[in-house]
Amino acid sequence: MAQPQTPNGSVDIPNASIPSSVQLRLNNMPPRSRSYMAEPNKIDAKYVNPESPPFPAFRGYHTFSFANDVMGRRLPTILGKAIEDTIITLNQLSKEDEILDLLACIERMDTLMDDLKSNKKLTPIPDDGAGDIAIWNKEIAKYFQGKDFMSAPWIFAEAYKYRRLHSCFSISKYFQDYDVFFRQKCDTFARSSHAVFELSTRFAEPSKIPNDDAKKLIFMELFQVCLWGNSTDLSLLIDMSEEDIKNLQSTGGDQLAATQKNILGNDIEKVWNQLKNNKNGRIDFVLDNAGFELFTDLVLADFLIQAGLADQVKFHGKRFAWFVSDVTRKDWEWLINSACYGRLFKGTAEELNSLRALGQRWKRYEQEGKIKYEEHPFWISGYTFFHLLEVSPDLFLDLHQSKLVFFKGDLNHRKLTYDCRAPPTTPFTEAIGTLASAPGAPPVCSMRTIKSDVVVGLPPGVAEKLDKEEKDWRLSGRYSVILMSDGRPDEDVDFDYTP
Ligand SMILES: O=P(O)(O)OC[C@H]1O[C@](O)(CO)[C@@H](O)[C@@H]1O
Repeated sequence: MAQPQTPNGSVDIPNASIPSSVQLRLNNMPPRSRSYMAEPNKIDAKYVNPESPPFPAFRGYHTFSFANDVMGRRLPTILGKAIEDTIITLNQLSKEDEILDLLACIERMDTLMDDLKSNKKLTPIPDDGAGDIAIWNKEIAKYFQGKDFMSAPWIFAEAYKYRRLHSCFSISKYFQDYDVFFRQKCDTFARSSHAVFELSTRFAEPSKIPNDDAKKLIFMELFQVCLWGNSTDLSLLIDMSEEDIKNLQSTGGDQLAATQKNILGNDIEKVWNQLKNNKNGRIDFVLDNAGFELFTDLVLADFLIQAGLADQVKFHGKRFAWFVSDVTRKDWEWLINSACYGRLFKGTAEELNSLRALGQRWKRYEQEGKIKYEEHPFWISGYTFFHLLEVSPDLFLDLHQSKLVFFKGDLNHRKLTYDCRAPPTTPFTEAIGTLASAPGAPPVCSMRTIKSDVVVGLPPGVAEKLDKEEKDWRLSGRYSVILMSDGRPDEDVDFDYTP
């Protein structure tokens, strides 16, 4: 039946009552998608910059992301512990000018704590004469004016906090190189004796490898030990018992077989082929954590040298305390020297001798130039690796000499992939942008236990399934990826390249 019409043509329904909310019954529709996050649109490469990544950035104010927990809760906790550590040192000082100098550092940390907790705007880093200041302050001026800790992209805001923390000391007189995390790093490594001896007793004697098949098998196991060595991360695992650490660092074959299924994207065969076909070149490690993870990196590097798969291994560390547990030169020297001379671990004579033999060999390798440790300022900048060629062409040119660059850990993975909401099936080579696409880009491999939101390089359906079944799978460190890009190593570096 036709409804009566009003003069303006709308339908007039006499006495119709308007419901307070509209209830839809959609019984026959497809079920609601429970995907972790809606797939965002890709941003045109010409508009990509640190404030605008290829896909939308994670930001501190995003309550759906880990960024919110880190910026709002974890960073103030980490800073609080850093202040406690400095007070322990203060209480052991006797000279008045040193006490006053360190008190001023603590006051600057208190100011940083207030800035962080009250979500202040990001201000320029005070000039302490270090080589990275210009990189930081140019980036802040260009992209982050008016941004605060919560509204800037998480990857930048978090790195900025660690640079500000360093500044609390770098402008002091006596404590310029003070590392507020050094005690924690040493304590955790001191509780890693079980896994350390598991490896040292196997690798102390130069390995006699019967054939290429055996070489491959050893590589496969050692590589996974090195991958999972990344689980011991101080910024996340604050209250671990010795037993927890032992489980995390398990180096046994059964444990490795069980965890293999947790490597969600796995290019390990590709990595092996790259290594075996490129005998005797240089291999690079962009390091992540000090202590046990660094120990596994050194054991792997040692094996590559002994197996004739590399004639030099270059390690890239950080110039100052970074994301709690990252390797600095002091951590590097401390680990090798404590292997040689230290009384850090209790063990049998055989265990202690095996560790000493390893440490002494690593020292010899350093003297012979077979292993090298470097700290480029780019690694402690706020830039992601998408900008490596543009910001630090000298470093790009250096990495171009490498047969394969391993990037260890979660933070390096975030910096490789621009820490943005890329769909989980995005190919790794696409996600890392210019580090794969620029002429001269070296082969690159990311070895990461997954400890934050960004995930790429997964087969279709895997992320969706885990989103449904294990809510915390992106943060737990139970899953990992080994992802490789071939790069364009045979071409000359083009310093004017834009994507
Ligand atoms: O030591 P990794 O593997 O780089 O992990 C660092 C962790 O700390 C974080 O920065 C969180 O504070 C995340 O990036 C990551 O989960």
